[in-house]
Amino acid sequence: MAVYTDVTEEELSQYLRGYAVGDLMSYKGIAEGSENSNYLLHTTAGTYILTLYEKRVDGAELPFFLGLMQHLARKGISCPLPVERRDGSLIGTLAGRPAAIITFLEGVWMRRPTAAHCREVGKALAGMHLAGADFEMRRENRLSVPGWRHLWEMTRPRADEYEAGLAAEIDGEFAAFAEAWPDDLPSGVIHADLFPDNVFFLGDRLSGLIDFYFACNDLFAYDVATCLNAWCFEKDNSFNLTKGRALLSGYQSVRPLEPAEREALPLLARGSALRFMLTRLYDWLTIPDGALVQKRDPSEFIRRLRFHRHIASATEYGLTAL
Ligand SMILES: Nc1ncnc2c1ncn2[C@@H]1O[C@H](COP(=O)(O)OP(=O)(O)OP(=O)(O)O)[C@@H](O)[C@H]1O
Ligand SMILES: N[C@@H](CCO)C(=O)O
Repeated sequence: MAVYTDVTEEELSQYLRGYAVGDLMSYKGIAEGSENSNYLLHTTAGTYILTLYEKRVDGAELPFFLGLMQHLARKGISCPLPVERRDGSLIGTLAGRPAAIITFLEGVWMRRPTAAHCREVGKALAGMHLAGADFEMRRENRLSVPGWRHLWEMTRPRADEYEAGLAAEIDGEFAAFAEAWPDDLPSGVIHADLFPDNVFFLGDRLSGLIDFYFACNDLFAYDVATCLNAWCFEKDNSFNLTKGRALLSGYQSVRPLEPAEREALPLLARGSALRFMLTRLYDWLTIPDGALVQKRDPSEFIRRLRFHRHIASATEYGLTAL
């Protein structure tokens, strides 16, 4: 459930006067998502998404996220276009929260993605990497190695409550990353959270990417690694080589990976698995049962981490020579 802040019709109608989006016809809260409050709006001008940013999003970072969506949409990437207010700004205040309106994208996310969907995601990810090249703002990835360490300091004392031996195992991961994590691979703006629930399809055709609230500047190949983790494992946590091959060949049909990126992929995939394991574990240990925030299962990513530890070459993910 993701409507943390209630908005009255009167407040909303008043707020919409700041935009050229016509008059309010109806609105309703959207249950999906976990970070912010989202509403579907119907106005006399069309359909929109209204987002009220909750406390897990730093208001100072909104110009980066909304500016990026505007930049990408203008470059032809299928993603929501933030609607400008009458004064030209993208961010307002509603019910005491920073708020924005973005265009509505048609489509549904795939609960059971196929290899064809994976190929489309690979292509779209590479397209986004290229389109972000001339975006002028920067945002550091706060969920890279130092951010993981910080999360780990907070979760380590209770990690063995989740699974016996986990604290020692993850200590070992950090020891491995300290030496080996690359910082000299091609980089730019990455999505950093391109999971199936953030990609819409109409049939097999990708209709849009959403949720840019983890976007940042980091290694392109790290974003590819995150997509392998998010799209190419089955419910039983086995890796699907056909999906991996499809995702990687889709990506490379738009932006070929350099030799050093290919070589780093197993380590990057292991790091990405650790990142999602840590945020999930943190939520698991800190969010009380029955709270509105949805808790996701950390164990899926502990298993992915173990899988990647034994990968010697990216060919095992289905990467082929061009
Ligand atoms: N532009 C859009 N067009 C259509 N639907 C959208 C759009 N943006 C968001 N939604 C809907 O709102 C839901 C939540 O959006 P989003 O994923 O951005 O929220 P969130 O709170 O940041 O969640 P999380 O980060 O946990 O995924 C989506 O699953 C989708 O149903
Ligand atoms: N995609 C993340 C949630 C944050 O958007 C996860 O699956 O853990």
